[in-house]
Amino acid sequence: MRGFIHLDDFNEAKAGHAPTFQLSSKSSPETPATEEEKKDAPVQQTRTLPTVPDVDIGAWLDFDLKAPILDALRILGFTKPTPIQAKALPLGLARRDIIGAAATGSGKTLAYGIPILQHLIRTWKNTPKTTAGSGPSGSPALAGLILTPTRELATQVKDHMVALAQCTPQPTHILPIVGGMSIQKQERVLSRHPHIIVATPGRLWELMEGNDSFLLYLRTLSFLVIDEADRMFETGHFRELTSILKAISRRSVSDGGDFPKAKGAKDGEANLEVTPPSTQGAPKPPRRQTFVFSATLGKDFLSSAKEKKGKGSGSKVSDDPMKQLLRKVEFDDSNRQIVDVTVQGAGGAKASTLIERRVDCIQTDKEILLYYFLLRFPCRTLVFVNSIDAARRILPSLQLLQLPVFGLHGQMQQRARLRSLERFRDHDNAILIATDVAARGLDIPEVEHVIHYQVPRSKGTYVHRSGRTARAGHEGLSTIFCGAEEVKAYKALMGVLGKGGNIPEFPVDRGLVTSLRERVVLARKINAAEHKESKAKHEEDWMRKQAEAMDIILDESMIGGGSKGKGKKGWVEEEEGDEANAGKQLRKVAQWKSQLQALMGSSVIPRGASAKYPTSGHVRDLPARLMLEGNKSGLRGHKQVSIMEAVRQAER
Ligand SMILES: Nc1ncnc2c1ncn2[C@@H]1O[C@H](COP(=O)(O)OP(=O)(O)OP(=O)(O)O)[C@@H](O)[C@H]1O
Repeated sequence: MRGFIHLDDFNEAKAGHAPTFQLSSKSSPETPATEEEKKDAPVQQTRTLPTVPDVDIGAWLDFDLKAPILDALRILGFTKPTPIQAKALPLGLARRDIIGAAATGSGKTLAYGIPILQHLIRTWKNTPKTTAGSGPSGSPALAGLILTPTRELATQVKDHMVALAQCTPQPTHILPIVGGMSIQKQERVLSRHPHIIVATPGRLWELMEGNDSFLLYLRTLSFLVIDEADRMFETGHFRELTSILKAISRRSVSDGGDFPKAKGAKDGEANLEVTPPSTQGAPKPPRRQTFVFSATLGKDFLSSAKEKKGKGSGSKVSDDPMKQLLRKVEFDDSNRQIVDVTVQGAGGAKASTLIERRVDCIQTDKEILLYYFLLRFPCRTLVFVNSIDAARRILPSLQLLQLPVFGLHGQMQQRARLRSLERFRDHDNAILIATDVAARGLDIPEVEHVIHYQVPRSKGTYVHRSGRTARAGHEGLSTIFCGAEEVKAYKALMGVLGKGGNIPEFPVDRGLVTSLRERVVLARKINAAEHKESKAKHEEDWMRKQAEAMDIILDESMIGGGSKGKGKKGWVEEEEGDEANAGKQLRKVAQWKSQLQALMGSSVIPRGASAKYPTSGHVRDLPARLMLEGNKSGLRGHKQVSIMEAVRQAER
């Protein structure tokens, strides 16, 4: 038996109290049928509201926000709205459609999240039930659907919305729908109709296909948000996103057409799986508000969005993803609003607190340079690479160098991706080696340093990667490593960023970098040898499995190094030779490991200085740096200079 808290009860709650609401006997619309469903059902017997601190949030009062939202803002300590929030909220709350652009880390999530929650609270009591059944609180149609490009971002936006909704009198059910999680479980929870869904397009579309009741439910949607809109309309998400937009189109409710085809349906055939469900007798879908947000919507896009106000837009078909966006997103509001708080030109999509630096190097030295930064300036550092291969190569070397390093890329299992992110968040000086799957939207507190290990391929990528630091008014540094063969790409990037061709150089202590070379070279050698070994073993296992599956006997000469049986000598001798080689290799790796161990335990002496006469060196700051010992945290007994301080010192 489920019970629900009602607004009437809530109104008695006062800020500063921590009221516990008891079960109400008012509605119990759905009783979970099976044990499994009971487990998943978002039921709370009592709802204990958090204690609200006495924080002055006077600056929010003009928006006439509902008490639960104001309380959540107090708890979050958000004393005033950010500029994008200050500009977008009056419009969003007045039910306008918005195209919003603001720098990375400037609070766009709440700029669209607050109007959704305000609407939900306001309509909670009187929301008509959908024909498809009622939601978890016996009520509502779907208040909000938020679409994001990555699973991690969807999870984060969900958490952000949960924090905002922590004081609502009834539990607000916010469901992330992302790939890599059990689809059956998601289907089950969806059938209980959450209030807000935060989804990546791929998994959402998978769930929508052939599920009429879910489609009907989606069409009751009051707020549609497309976050990181420019990324969403790029290849990779485009197909699913377009299908979703068509399927939830309000126009197709009235004309019954323009529905995407079912998988395998031919032209002229009925769209069996995605035929619009009958809307006969269903209440007219609510007016829908649409929010399109990103840091990098671009000047051209924003001006064409301004010109072409109206439902949909322009009739000309264009390949430009952003123009497609304007055509495919239905704005109900004929007077949709453009809110642009970026300073256009001069890379205004970046936070004003972001400091940018560059380091020139030769390609083969990048790993040493990276080690130098991580050891010399331990802080939460996010290192972006251009490929999964690069992430896979660098990560084990840095682990061998005993740094607290984690990886994140698209070929990792979802659980491992989330675990990496968690550890990165939890550990003060953690390092995350990530592909651009982490470039958009991720809000990890206190990331001080973003390193572009390779020159990013586009302006958007540079801006969003850099935007993982310097968030919410904090300072942060973005350093781009520019290899000799990347100069052209770097210059092109500077051109589009409007930087007149340059970013200032970071003052690297080259002597120290040279002194770290030996460690890195050893780690790289160990890593390469171990990688080769595990690859060979993996291939061998794979061949054995295939042979087993096909019920054939494997010719052993085909595996285990491949050279067996091919030489002039007999196979026994060859096998012995292979074993001897393998043994030799193992001994070599063991030797490298103990060398590395010894190096890690000794001090690093900048090249050109003498350990015997520490003060005689011509390298400034030598005694301190002689204490730079290899250990887990990098610096021991060393008067540590933060990376931001190092930048400032260089400027003086
Ligand atoms: N009014 C506020 N006062 C203080 N901090 C805020 C406020 N609003 C949001 N924040 C915090 O600012 C950080 C950035 O917010 P958010 O993730 O919404 O930025 P964003 O503009 O969406 O960034 P990105 O473009 O990188 O996705 C978050 O940690 C959020 O909690």
